[in-house]
Amino acid sequence: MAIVLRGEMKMLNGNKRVFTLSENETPGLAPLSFSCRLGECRSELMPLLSEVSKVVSSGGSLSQTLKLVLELLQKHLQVIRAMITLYDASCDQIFIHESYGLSAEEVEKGVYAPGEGITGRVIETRQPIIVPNIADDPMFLNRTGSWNKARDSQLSFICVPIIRGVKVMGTLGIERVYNNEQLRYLDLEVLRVIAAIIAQAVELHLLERAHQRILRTQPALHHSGSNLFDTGDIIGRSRPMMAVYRLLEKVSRARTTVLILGESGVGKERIASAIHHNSYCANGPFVKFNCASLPESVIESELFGHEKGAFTGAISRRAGRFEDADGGTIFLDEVGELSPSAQAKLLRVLQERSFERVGSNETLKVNVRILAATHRNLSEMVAQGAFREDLFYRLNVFPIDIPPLRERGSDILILADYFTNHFAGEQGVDVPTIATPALNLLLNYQWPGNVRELENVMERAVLLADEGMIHSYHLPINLQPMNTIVIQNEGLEARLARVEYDLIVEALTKYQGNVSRAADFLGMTRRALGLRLSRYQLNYKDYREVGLR
Ligand SMILES: Nc1ncnc2c1ncn2[C@@H]1O[C@H](COP(=O)(O)OP(=O)(O)OP(=O)(O)O)[C@@H](O)[C@H]1O
Repeated sequence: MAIVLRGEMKMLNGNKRVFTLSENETPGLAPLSFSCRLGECRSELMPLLSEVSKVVSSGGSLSQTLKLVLELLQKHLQVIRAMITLYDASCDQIFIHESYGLSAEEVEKGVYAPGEGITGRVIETRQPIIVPNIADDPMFLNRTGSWNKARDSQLSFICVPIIRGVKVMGTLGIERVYNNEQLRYLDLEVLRVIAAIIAQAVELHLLERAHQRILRTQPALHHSGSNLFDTGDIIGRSRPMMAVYRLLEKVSRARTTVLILGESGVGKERIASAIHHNSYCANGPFVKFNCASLPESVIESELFGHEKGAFTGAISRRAGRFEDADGGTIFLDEVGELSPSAQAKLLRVLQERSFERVGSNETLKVNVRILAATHRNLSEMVAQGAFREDLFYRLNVFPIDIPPLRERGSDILILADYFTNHFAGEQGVDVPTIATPALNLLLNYQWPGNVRELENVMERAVLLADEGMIHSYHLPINLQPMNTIVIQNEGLEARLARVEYDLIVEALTKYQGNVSRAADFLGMTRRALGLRLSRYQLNYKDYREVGLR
């Protein structure tokens, strides 16, 4: 049965307006159509929402923008206190970024971990929370110390997440006294709309801040943060890579065989080289051998050497890679490609550290550490009979999975900067800056070719960069969102159109869908830009609501 609630809404002119609402119109905490059903009240909220979106789209620093938004909340919703927190993934903490009604010391104290207190819970669950009376709520921590029992005993707290896609970036929260429950729900929805409006500005700010931080900390990136393992030239400090470094630290100084797993281009060879350089045999040789690079007939003689006359063309005795690696490390890349007979010989080396050269009965012993890598699923190959089970167990003593680039988050930016620096140095040009929309494309791409693909993309982008800037149109077409691929033919016209398209997308993104400002920026009339938008099937609204893609 629908329960009809009655409520009141304080109007801007100070009057109260009564409305009714059935309870089944406030399902859970996510009724985005709520205000639309509150016919009359909606019109009273429009000035607030339009002022907020004006403030957000007029540019300015994030702090200025958010401060104005909070002042608007005070003016229209009569909040006692309001705050916008941002989640900092690098230290897994939530900080108050801007506030209304809090002193500087109170703001300083407002630091939460995800899951902690109401704000932390909103970040963790990505769901809004209404606390009707904070005085009674055990979740309320009063971390800022701003709440005063005598003065604030009637205060409610409403906190909503600031979300972009699947990413939760912070929260927007208000404290005020409510005379009825419906107003609280209405304010919750207003806050959700405002959080959606400010989300894009917050995302841009976080992206730029992350990028600045990366640039500042670049020299420190070469270390894992541990004294025991020097990551050398492995770039990246994302959480999954830090977990890899911890494993490497454990295994590097042992003699254990390590099996390095991961998709093509994730950096398995770099990892192998870092293991060697951190091992006790770092002064010995590091011999790389790609098991997929040679025909099966010569693999055995390459690995184990051969005697003179062992086969046609064996004009002299030759040491194999295992002998070359004596006293050091041998890295067997693509080990899943070895033939059955090479697998049998390798098994023996692993068991006894001994083998014979092709065409010889003399048994040779070597002191070699074995590292192997593959992008194949070896246990599946064992199940299909394509790889020896006993060899698999010998190799799989200490497997390390290298995560694909798409799971390494901020490493994409770190590596992009690293390669930009590297190739600018190689090409003898000034290091170009990567424009924010281009950074966004890099972050949103899936990177099937992993770090190798990113390396190639950045080499090309450094070559193409204009006036010290890498723009999104300097990145390959496959990095652009699907709907941008409108050009079939790559003639001059098509290429010019692609550049034009990218410039328009960039301007719309920069000015959050404001066509007049984007047109100004591009030096064209609003009408001319409107025609281009229809030609490329672009909708400026997408850049208002969604912003960067
Ligand atoms: N963390 C990293 N920092 C800097 N460069 C990297 C990193 N990881 C990979 N690279 C670069 O990316 C390219 C591919 O790396 P690498 O050859 O080590 O990958 P892989 O996993 O062994 O690939 P495959 O399976 O195809 O052999 C190389 O040019 C390497 O220098």
